[in-house]
Amino acid sequence: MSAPVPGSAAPASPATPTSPAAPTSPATPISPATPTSATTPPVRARGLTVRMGASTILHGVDVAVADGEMVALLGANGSGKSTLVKALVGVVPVATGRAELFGVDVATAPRRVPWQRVGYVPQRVSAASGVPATALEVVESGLLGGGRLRVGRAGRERARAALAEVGLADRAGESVQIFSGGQQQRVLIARALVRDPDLLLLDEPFAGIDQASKESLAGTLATLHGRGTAVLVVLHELGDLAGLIERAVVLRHGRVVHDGAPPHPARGHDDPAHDHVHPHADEAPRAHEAPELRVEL
Ligand SMILES: Nc1ncnc2c1ncn2[C@@H]1O[C@H](COP(=O)(O)OP(=O)(O)OP(=O)(O)O)[C@@H](O)[C@H]1O
Repeated sequence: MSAPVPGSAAPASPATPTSPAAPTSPATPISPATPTSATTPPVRARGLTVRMGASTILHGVDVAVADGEMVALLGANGSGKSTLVKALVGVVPVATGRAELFGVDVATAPRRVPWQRVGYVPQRVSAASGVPATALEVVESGLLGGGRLRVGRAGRERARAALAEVGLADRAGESVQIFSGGQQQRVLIARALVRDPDLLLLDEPFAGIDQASKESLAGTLATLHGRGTAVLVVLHELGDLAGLIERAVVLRHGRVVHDGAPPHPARGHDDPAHDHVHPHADEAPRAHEAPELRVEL
């Protein structure tokens, strides 16, 4: 598997087909999303099956995210959320079915995928990772790849503007080593935003971050949503995004068990302190409960 990983934490390799869009005004790094054909949604998985060794992790998953939609991907620990996102960006192999971004099969035609339109923030990675770099340098790395080894002045201004989008304009020159987990997450999101993406894939962006960073991120996502960016965000609970999420896809044991209006969480699962790592009974719904109340997040 040699598919490039868009907007990932590690600087994009030279093989990454990143061709950043022409610089916009430094003050407005995120332009309105480029329209996509009505028949080619930014994200579409069709009959997607992923296997790891002897285990089948995803079982024929069908899911799509349309232009400008903000969709939550929910499910208990181990239900396959991260695996689905990784399959969509080509970092885990597809056994059967298709994972498409902007209508291009990621597995069979990774170099035809318009990666410059995609921002990806993986789960729980550090922006520092032991590498000494400033926040600005980490964000600038989101513009590298596709033979581009330096960002130039316009790229630097875009990176500064992306940091401003996540409320870290005044921290651009500081080492990310000293940032809190939430601030590092914001730097990585700025790294995805600097590509001016039409699609953002976020894997648990709120995990382990402070409330101020959560509110900042929610504000950033609201702005992007207002500009027409499609967003697929892995969450454990809707939390600060509850007012923004239009549709939720819920996975259980690698299968889609709900695709529609955001469900109400099972009792206790919307508590930020809830430990999601516990067995989930698969008993039939009780008669007095609406189906959506049975969904474990
Ligand atoms: N590289 C791997 N090799 C083997 N099994 C894996 C691998 N990666 C993930 N899995 C398994 O696949 C299942 C789904 O994992 P995944 O990380 O996609 O779940 P998730 O819903 O994102 O969970 P969480 O909310 O804890 O992040 C789990 O049982 C996990 O142990």
